Amino acid sequence: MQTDAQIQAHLENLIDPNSGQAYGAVWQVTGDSNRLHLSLTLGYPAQTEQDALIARIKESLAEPRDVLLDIEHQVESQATQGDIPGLTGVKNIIAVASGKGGVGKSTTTVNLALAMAKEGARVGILDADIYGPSQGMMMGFAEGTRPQVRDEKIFIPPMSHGVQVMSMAFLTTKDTPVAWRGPMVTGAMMQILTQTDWNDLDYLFIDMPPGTGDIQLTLAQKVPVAGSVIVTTPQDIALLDARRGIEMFNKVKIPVLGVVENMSTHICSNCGHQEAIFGDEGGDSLAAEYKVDVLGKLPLSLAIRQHSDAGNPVVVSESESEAAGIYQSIARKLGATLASQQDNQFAMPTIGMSDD
Ligand SMILES: Nc1ncnc2c1ncn2[C@@H]1O[C@H](COP(=O)(O)OP(=O)(O)OP(=O)(O)O)[C@@H](O)[C@H]1O
Repeated sequence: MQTDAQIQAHLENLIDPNSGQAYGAVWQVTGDSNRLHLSLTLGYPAQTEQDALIARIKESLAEPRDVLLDIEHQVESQATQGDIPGLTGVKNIIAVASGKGGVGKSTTTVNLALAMAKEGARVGILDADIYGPSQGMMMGFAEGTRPQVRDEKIFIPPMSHGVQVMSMAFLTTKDTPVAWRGPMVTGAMMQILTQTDWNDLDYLFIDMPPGTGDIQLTLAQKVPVAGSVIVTTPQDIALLDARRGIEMFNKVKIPVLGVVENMSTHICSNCGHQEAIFGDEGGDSLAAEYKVDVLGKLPLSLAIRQHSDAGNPVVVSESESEAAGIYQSIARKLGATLASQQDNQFAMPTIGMSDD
């Protein structure tokens, strides 16, 4: 029978599918002849991977053993651009951006945040999409929801599905004129960000305003961001804008943790046939060009749209669905990529010339 030390060595060499690297010395092995008790401490949360990992371990052992597995995580705070001081109560801020409006950035932010919470992390969302704040609706808050206020200046973020949320929509009404000019937007956002009592978050997702203009650039310079995610659809026009997004983050030295390709394929609701209407290479070639990963690809799916519009995103309402599984996988990869940022590599194009 394999000794605990042999099993330990074997497990250290297993490849973590989320980082693509060997797990290394993160295992503790105890057990008797019938049952192995393993515990694994990762730098990112991965609760939903437990069953798959147990099956993989059992299959890879020399002799059949029963396996008990505890997956723990310890999320560390990563460096931010230009050493901007971090935010109290928040370990890591992740900016979710798109070069262009309407590609599904808000839908992706909500589902990713919920997926990260399901993996076991403490998560918040800040809706900075000032021109169309939609997080309140997507997270199922009743219209007219307002945060509680402490000491006349600190917001207590309302919670939904276990996630702390702040949105401009909580502070304005449908009738509030939104004639925001750049400095007002960034001023208001910085105020909401810093005057909210975020409670012990591993990750705060910021749903950035779409585009790569002055507002986005100022936010990217002022907010202490640990990493960013670019959401794009596979059409050339969206990819062109996504490139600008990556270049904006490069300019301010925020690592791009990966690209999410949304509305990648269309699945026929009658026959289930899957078709890449806009081609299936777009996100991959963008990622290759800038040496970033495609974290995952979401199909154009009625369920994704209907559930977010109804305030019950697919990750929580259909948690066993294929779409929810893709979001979970993206969340784990994102966490793993962020945790490995110590040896920071900025996303630089390997070919081509920038047009500005
Ligand atoms: N994978 C998907 N399948 C089907 N519908 C989707 C998908 N992703 C997003 N949608 C729908 O597309 C619309 C636009 O999505 P969303 O509001 O998330 O985009 P956005 O990029 O945040 O837009 P904006 O930047 O203009 O606020 C919504 O109605 C949303 O439900």
